[in-house]
Amino acid sequence: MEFYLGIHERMNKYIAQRRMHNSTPEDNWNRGEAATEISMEKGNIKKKSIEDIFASCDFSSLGLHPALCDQLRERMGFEAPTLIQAQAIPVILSGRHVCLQFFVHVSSFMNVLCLTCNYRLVNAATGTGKTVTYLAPVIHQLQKCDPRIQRSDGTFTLVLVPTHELCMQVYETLQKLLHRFHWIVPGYIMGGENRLKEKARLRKGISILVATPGRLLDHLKHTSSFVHKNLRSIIFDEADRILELGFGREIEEIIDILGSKQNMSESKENAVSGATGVVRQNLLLSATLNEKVNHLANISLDNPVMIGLDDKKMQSSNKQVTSLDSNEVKTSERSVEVLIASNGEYKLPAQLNQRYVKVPCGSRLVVLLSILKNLFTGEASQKIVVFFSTCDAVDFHHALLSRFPGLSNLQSETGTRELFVGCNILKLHGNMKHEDRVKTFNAFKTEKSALLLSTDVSARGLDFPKVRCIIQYDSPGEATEYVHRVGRTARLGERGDSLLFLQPIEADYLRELKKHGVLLTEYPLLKLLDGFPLYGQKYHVKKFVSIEMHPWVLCLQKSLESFILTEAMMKKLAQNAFCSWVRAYSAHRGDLKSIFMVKKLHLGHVAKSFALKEQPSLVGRSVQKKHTAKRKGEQQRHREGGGLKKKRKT
Ligand SMILES: Nc1ncnc2c1ncn2[C@@H]1O[C@H](COP(=O)(O)OP(=O)(O)OP(=O)(O)O)[C@@H](O)[C@H]1O
Repeated sequence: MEFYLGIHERMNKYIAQRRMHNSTPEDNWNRGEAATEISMEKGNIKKKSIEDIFASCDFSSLGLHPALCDQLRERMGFEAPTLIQAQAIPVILSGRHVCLQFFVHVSSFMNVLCLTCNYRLVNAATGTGKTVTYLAPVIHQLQKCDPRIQRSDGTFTLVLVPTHELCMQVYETLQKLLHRFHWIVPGYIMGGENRLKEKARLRKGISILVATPGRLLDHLKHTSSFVHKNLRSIIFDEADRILELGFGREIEEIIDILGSKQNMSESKENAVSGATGVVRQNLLLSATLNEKVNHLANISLDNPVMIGLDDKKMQSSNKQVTSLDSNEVKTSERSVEVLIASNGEYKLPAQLNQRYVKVPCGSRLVVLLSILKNLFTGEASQKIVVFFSTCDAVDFHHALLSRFPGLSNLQSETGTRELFVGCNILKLHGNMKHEDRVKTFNAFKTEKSALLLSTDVSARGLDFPKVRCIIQYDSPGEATEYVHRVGRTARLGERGDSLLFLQPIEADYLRELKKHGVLLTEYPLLKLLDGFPLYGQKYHVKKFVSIEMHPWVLCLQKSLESFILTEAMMKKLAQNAFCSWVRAYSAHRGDLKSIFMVKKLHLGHVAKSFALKEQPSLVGRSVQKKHTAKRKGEQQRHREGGGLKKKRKT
């Protein structure tokens, strides 16, 4: 069956067909949206044709150096560029400043087509190869320099990313792309790494440097041997996320030190031979447009080509912001117009099967565990990501899933002390030690089967291969965040499922998603619960039984609560998680406040969802105090260490 062929096989087949029909490189601009829908044997899943992902030309027809094209094809297995690559690479090669907004809705996209810049533009969905889109042209330009660039020339290109994980990921792609260009040296610097080792690497020279903003600024200020006088381009990847995480001040200082778009003289004067006369080219990639991103674009880009948005609107909203370093992410009316005017729709992979499950608050934990058990029983080897709203929630659920043996009756049936959800369980969040984050990141990349529990630190840009299912246990907030999270599966034509947990009181969130063309079908929860054996038998529950009163739910809940009581450490984790969950719930912004209303929550039921029996107010008060003290202590330590303050931990 075609669906089960690997993406590269399907792509090669498609390209061969296109070649037989003698298609020209220009065809990819003109191809209609005629997606072939392939009916699936199982579940009638409709799959978007690879025509909507890949262009029908070669990388070489985009103007890239033959050795780079060979590298893309032979070492990386990329037979053809994706649509976004085919459309953006020639623009970037032209040397213009570029602002690339992804997930734009169709009507913005149509606006862009009307612009006078003569570029046909594309709406880039998640997982469509944006990293190669900006790295390949950069490498092409650097390999052209004659004489060759040398390490002593320092850094030519800077890629700024929001998180450690994205830093490592971009660096890995860079390493692969540079395989045939040994004289162009890739490198990375990021928070948590050894500063002295980084200094040594910078002293030797790094041609293309991937960095997180805080650590980059640190080296710009304190590493005198860091040569950046030849800098040609700055790339802001996931710019909106960088600013959301509170790096606005660092970005402004970085631009001040390195010179913005207007300040080209230094680059020109000091350019190495062969690079003379080359002006700065900055690129900005962002999923959303709020005032801060507009401002960043304004100070870092010069007459940019806008890919995926209407630049007139963007310029008009530029005027409203004076600083990137404000805690509040304001979205001006004009920016909103850019993003969601005309009931704009987000572009999601067509082969992504999106569902929601409506669960009463007190039964959430039981339902999560039941769904995970069902998924891993059905297919032992698979990768699943579950998103939570806070680091504490990740810690609690990770500890619980790593220890909870399940119902004692079930154990005696098998005679073994297995875990309730038997799989490799990993966790990732911003409060973990850097080394542990790196370990998890690499493990989840390479494992064939694993369950990753994570905050939104994994939501953006991370490319974990073969993730089968995304579960949003805590709701994402903005619809864009929903799109980012589900974007970790169904990448580049692969199959994928997503499941969104909602409480009945939050059902209006579906309407919010619908506004953006995101439609979900309901998950058959009762059917799943009825399927669980209890005391060795299958329950046939009458239809009118509610989720809360379902015998399986009652039994598993009781078992979970007893388990938490027996382990003091688990109880503490549950209490911390409860408190931070309520805080996160009350932090929803704007329109979402009317959907996720803290005052509508029954805190006793929230406590149940952390397997707690105690009165939530008592739990909340005692733990909240400790939390405040802990947070103050952390902030103090950051200040003393000269580290970054006010950064959001995700
Ligand atoms: N032309 C291509 N052919 C085949 N695979 C490709 C091609 N370009 C990129 N890829 C692969 O596609 C995957 C997704 O790429 P990448 O992570 O850059 O996507 P993205 O659009 O930045 O994702 P996100 O929207 O999540 O940030 C990666 O595994 C990458 O190696």
